[in-house]
Amino acid sequence: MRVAIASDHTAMELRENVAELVRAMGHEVVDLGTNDPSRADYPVYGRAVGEAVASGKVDRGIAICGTGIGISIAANKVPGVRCVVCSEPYSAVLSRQHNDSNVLAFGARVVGDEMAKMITREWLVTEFEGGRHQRRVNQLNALDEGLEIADQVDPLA
Ligand SMILES: O=C(CO)[C@H](O)[C@H](O)[C@H](O)COP(=O)(O)O
Repeated sequence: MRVAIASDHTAMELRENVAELVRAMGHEVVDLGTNDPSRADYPVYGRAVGEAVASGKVDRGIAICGTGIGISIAANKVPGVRCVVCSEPYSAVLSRQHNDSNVLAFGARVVGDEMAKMITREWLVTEFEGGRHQRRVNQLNALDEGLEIADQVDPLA
């Protein structure tokens, strides 16, 4: 896969360590910065990762800021992006299986190097389960397009 990665100034070292892991797993990394250790604005980098994914230029994205929160909010403003902030691998795995998450975010001031790499590893190898989850992802996509969504729960599903 092609994986875009970006961070603000809080996460430059962690970003490189995560990028190294992603490469070691056999993926191509597209580094979108920042390369400036002075203050950077996370919305710029969250949007860059989101647009790279939504345009299809890359398959997945990883976005890191101090908490993971601001950069994930920015990424999620790009239609088609399903960005999740994870501080442990369980949520990362479920976000792939159930939500087909396409951007992973975490906080460099929240998780350590090894936890960040474990989260990333599990997120990259876990497949979307489809089935009933596809209907819900379709609803998320409809929300992106400003469409109405109704409760379509089938008790027999
Ligand atoms: O966590 C963040 C946004 O949710 C950012 O990465 C920053 O860490 C946070 O906004 C603090 O910024 P600062 O300029 O490093 O004080």
